[in-house]
Amino acid sequence: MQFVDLGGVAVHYDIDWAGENRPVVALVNSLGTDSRIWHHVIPKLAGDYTVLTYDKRGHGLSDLGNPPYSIGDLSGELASLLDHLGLSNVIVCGLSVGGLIAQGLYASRPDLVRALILSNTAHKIGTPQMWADRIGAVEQNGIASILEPVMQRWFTASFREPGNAAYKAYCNMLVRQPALGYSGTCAAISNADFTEEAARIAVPTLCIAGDQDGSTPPELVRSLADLIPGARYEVIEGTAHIPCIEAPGAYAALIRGFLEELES
Ligand SMILES: O=C(O)CCC(=O)CC(=O)O
Repeated sequence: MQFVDLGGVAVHYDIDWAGENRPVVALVNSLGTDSRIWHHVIPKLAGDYTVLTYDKRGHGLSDLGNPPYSIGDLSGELASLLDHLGLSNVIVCGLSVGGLIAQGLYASRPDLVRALILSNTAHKIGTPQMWADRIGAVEQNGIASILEPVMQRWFTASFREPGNAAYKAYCNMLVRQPALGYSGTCAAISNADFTEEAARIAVPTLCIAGDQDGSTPPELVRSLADLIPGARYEVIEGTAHIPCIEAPGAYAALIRGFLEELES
């Protein structure tokens, strides 16, 4: 567990070094989650790949910073973290808003990005009205008030069984995020549109969807892949919005296959 001050914002990160000259994979989180969602993916990559995880501002152990945020704030934070660690040519794997952050990083600092994995994300997610309603609900009644509908989008019905302790724990993860960090990130998503930039992506890109994803459904992820020259599109069956939790083996296997192609 490590910490760095990035422009006055304390950021928590972890890095598992694989050795010199090994590719570096940065895993970038979704809204309302912290870096623990990658817990079962990391050991499946570690050793062969250096793996970086972190809590974006307003989530996990990191500072709140100054919400509301923009995607520029969040991609700038990732750029500062990579600069701090002396990393470039990174394979950036972003989940949902993490995918918007990855697209923002590529648009602003392409020197840092060797390839993109855009998971359960899009060039544009939701509508301004949808995000305004969600921000209003969180401001008035807290994150717990939106727990049920969020969980229905995040996880398949079988994972949401009441006897599944992991499900209960991820409910805890969501409601324990700072409300201002959550709503501040909703504002960043609301204002993000990478439709034009997507056509200019010139690094190898893998787009991943979950067949039961209620937040960024497969057809939306497919439309992102269609915008990006040469992008590969894969669906993980039996998963929803957060396949790194529900199917870490299949998720890591897709990442590995993509990285092996990059290296060949
Ligand atoms: O997960 C994200 O980063 C944003 C997409 C979203 O709205 C997730 C959810 O349904 O709560």
